[in-house]
Amino acid sequence: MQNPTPHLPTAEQIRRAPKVLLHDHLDGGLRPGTIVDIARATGYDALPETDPDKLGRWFREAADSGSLERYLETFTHTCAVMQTYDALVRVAAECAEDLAADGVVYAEVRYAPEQHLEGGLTLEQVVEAVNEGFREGERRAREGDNRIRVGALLTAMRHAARSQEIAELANRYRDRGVVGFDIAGAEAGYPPTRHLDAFDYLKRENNHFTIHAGEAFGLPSIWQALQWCGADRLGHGVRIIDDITVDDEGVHLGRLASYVRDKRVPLEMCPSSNLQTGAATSYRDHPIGLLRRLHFRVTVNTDNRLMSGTSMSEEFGHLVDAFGYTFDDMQWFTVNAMKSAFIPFDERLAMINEVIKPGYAELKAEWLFASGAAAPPLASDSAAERG
Ligand SMILES: O=c1[nH]cnc2c1ncn2[C@@H]1O[C@H](CO)[C@@H](O)[C@H]1O
Ligand SMILES: [Zn+2]
Repeated sequence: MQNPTPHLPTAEQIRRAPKVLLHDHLDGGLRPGTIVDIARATGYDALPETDPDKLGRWFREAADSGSLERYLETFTHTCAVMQTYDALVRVAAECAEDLAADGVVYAEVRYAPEQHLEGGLTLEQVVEAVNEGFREGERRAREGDNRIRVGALLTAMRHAARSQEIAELANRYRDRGVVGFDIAGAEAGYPPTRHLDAFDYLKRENNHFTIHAGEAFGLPSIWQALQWCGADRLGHGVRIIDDITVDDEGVHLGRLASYVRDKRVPLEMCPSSNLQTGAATSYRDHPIGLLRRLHFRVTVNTDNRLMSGTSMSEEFGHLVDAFGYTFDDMQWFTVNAMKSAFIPFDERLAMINEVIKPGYAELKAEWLFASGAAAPPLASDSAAERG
């Protein structure tokens, strides 16, 4: 008997599938109810809404502006409630818990320590609070029968001038909860080469970093991030599509796109976020479809769960709808992400072989045990004809 065409994963199966997340902002993923609670407790009175449901909607709508600069304005409110040790522990713990409940087994979550100093914390206290929160969230997840490991990425803001200091901080907390470094914030006008000293320093320390590039600005930003700064991964990188032409003669990759594919540079793609900032026009037209077909090292990510009202399962759901992705596609994206993580090779390999592959194997076999009406529809001809 032939193998039946693999059926499309259901929303519930997508949630249960093991997922790996490389690009998620801590200050872009708070629970609306937590923002309201902390604002009340700390006397922050500038929230646009105080009802959690309305506040969640406000974030999604305000971030849906078509411009990265306006999208980033919404972070004023989340950062405002992340200025005390306890608030950071709580937000980080809930982040790990929420990701685990969504079936994420490994996550690298980033934040900019320099944005959490207004209440008098030191950079070190900020890192320690977030680490404590992640460990607490991992523990709560285990109690709830979920498994997750979370590593932190320290972000420096590209318009500011603290990248060297933050790079040193990332290096100091290496092997103690922090797995790498990043730069974020408005891209146009703030090229990654402004922070060359920080990147050179991290390379000399044999440390890892990713750079937000090719989101609101195009190929020059990606080129600088890779060839001047030496980024291990690209945050977004969607604009690499500008170096690819598809016509009657086939697909042609320019030098930069070829380099990205040949060198297996991981692309941290965030479809919903791109629709909100105007970096892409629809899920169907999102470059991830073509880049996956061309076998770039593509990964799927959330960016900001609060601002996009999304989760890893939601992102995969959109891609299944738009491109008909199967469990095999989901596994491919997930293995890509795990291969590209900043933790040691042996740990990545164990995650792939002992957690990710067995998880997908089990999901792929579920149709075998589904009874009668519950059986997944075969995509083409009837089962009888397959004999
Ligand atoms: O998609 C993005 N592009 C660039 N910067 C971003 C994006 N999402 C969030 N941040 C910025 O990163 C900071 C640290 O987490 C956030 O405060 C926000 O300003
Ligand atoms: Zn981002």
